[in-house]
Amino acid sequence: MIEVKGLCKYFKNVKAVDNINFTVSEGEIVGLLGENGAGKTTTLRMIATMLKPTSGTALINGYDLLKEPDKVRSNIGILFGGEAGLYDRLTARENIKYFADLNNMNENESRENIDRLVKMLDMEEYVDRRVGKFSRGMKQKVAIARSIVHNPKVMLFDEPTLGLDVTSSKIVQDFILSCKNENKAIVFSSHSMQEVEKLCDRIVIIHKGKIIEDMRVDDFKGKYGEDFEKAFVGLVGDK
Ligand SMILES: Nc1ncnc2c1ncn2[C@@H]1O[C@H](COP(=O)(O)OP(=O)(O)OP(=O)(O)O)[C@@H](O)[C@H]1O
Repeated sequence: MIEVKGLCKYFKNVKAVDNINFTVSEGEIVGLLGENGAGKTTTLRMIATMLKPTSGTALINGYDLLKEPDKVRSNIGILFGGEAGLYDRLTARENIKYFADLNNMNENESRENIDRLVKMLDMEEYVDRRVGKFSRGMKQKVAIARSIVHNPKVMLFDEPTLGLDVTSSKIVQDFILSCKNENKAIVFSSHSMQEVEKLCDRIVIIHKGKIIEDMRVDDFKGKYGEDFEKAFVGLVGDK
């Protein structure tokens, strides 16, 4: 599970993330919502050990990200939207294998996992081709496989469907739900309210670096009304 404790990140005089606290349990999808510049990506990058907090910390599956960053990294899978960050000159299989090796997986386990993921994501046809010429959707599938090959307990998604068509978005959404079924703790950030409403159990709304609401989606609708998007705009617009 994830336990965020007093995380702060200041960039000079910009308080990008300002003392936030939230938890994510196993088998739970928590949506991290906020307007542009609210602090979502900065939060996710700190949890992923890609960015050092100014203060505060988080526990990932019991490991403190400041004290045991390697353990944290082996316990998280990351899928961020936009450029997938794959090596164009390597094949899809080599890209996934490289990441498995970075996580010290043994050969048998990594081969089995890669074969299973290739089948699950329907990548048999192109898994041994270099990714340089792949479409956006094909690259995203490789990125999905890479994010989970090491069996992480925690998954972080930052706008994972950004720029994808309906079919590819559906593959990503189904993947997120399959992670929930495998009892992973999941943080999901998106600007699509439809997606958030469909996938999330709970939402954490962040505004100017601070959390202004943290509640179950059903309770949120009970408090602010059934029109999820309108409620969200009203809430962040008021502040
Ligand atoms: N490396 C950086 N240097 C300086 N300021 C930064 C840096 N990264 C982020 N910021 C600032 O921190 C604030 C939060 O940015 P962040 O990217 O976390 O927001 P976000 O909620 O993910 O926004 P978006 O929805 O647009 O992706 C913004 O004011 C941004 O300009």
